[in-house]
Amino acid sequence: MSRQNEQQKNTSNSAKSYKKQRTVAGKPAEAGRSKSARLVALDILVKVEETGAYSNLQLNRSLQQQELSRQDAALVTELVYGTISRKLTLDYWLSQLVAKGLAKLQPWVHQLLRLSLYQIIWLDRIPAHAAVNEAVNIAKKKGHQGIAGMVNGVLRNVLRRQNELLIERIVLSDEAETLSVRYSFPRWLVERWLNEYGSEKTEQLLAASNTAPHSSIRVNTMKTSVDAVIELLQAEGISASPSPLAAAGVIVDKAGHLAAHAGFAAGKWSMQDESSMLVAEVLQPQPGMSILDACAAPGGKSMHIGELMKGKGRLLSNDLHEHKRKLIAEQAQRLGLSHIETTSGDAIELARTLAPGSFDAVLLDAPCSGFGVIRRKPEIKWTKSSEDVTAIAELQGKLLEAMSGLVKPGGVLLYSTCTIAREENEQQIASFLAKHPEYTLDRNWPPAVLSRLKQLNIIDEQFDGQLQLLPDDNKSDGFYIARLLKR
Ligand SMILES: C[S@@+](CC[C@H](N)C(=O)[O-])C[C@H]1O[C@@H](n2cnc3c(N)ncnc32)[C@H](O)[C@@H]1O
Repeated sequence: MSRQNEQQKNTSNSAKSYKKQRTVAGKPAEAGRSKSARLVALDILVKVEETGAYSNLQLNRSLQQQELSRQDAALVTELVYGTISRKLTLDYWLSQLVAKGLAKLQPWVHQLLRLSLYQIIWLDRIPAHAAVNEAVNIAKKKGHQGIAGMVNGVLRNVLRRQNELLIERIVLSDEAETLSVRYSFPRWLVERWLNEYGSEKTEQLLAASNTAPHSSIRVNTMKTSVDAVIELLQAEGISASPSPLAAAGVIVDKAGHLAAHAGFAAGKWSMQDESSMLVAEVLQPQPGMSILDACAAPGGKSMHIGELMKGKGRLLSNDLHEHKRKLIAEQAQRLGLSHIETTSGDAIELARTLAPGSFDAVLLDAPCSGFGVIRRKPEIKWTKSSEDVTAIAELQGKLLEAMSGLVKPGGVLLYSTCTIAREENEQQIASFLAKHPEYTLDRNWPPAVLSRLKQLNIIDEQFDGQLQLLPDDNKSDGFYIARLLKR
């Protein structure tokens, strides 16, 4: 049994499943080929840490510039997300191994050590000695002999002490501190989840948030069908299967960049997580309806709503930022949805300019803390604070208030977020309902959606019209949806 397997054999939900799911290419990486992948990953990590750039944006930019093979691109992605995600645990161990302390390291040397340690501990398809040799070569190239010697010394020490570097061995002053360092999450967030979800669920949430997300696409049913897209992708050797959660969803594996595929350009599909696809399904748009999507960019849910409206009726897609409005318009054009009208501005201001009761349905896919998508954007852990949650919840409350008047009697106000913070979800809706007796939570979701959710054991008979998907529910994003009906 490998050292990694020994480390993880007692923790079904921890690094072992993380490592397994992060094995992207399915083949052992060849040391020569992956060398440039490590350098690219290192540059991205340094930029993300120094400039606060979003990892997914920086990653996309670098991958486009570097023209890496599909396998190398997958390895870079894995190294960047894994290293950012695990940095607290990595630093906990490195601080015991770097004699002069981490604060004195040059930023790139610190990132190189994190990256290499991450590979040794969590990527067993890369032989540990290859990870050390690569790190020493990079250190020689980017620095000097002294730095290369130090990197070599630290990582050789890691190899000698591998059996001690087990997350189960991390036991600190209290439960929150232990979980924080084991799963590499800020203490305040662990405390919040312990309060909201209890010990067992918190540990599951922490472990799930450290796993790689699976990829899915949403089929544009105006142009093609789920079966046809699955057939098309399978013919190209891509593993594709229907989503168990969303009607238009297809789960893909080892697919490369499907937004660069001709089928994407032709408007046959869009990139979207399955949880997000539920929103439009639950909204139940019909051709000819009048619908407002108040916070619409980059436009995923607007496009899905537009597809379900079959391009007929009025769909007003608004976002705060003008540059984001253009993203929405581009997607509408690609998908052939000419009925989508785009605007930009604060939705609260927009509401003042629109006639009260003028929409059959309003979607408020609100800005949020994003704790449901940490595995896609791991730096969320490090950039958000408890105060941010309070501030964003306040904004959500104001947005809900502004949207409430725009819905016709008998119409629907659908509120959603990609977070699992109760303050932004159940508590937000409870306080809205307390102020708005004209609204009720609507349990009458489309039967097909309810039956899928029941089959996946996500809801039971207690379902009350609001859904909190957790990141460990279906390996999809953590997401909240409430369907509110106006009397
Ligand atoms: C969760 S994202 C929306 C994602 C989008 N619905 C989709 O499916 O692609 C929230 C969006 O709200 C926008 N936003 C933030 N504050 C806003 C405001 N006051 N008015 C309108 N949009 C706002 C942000 O620019 C961001 O694009």
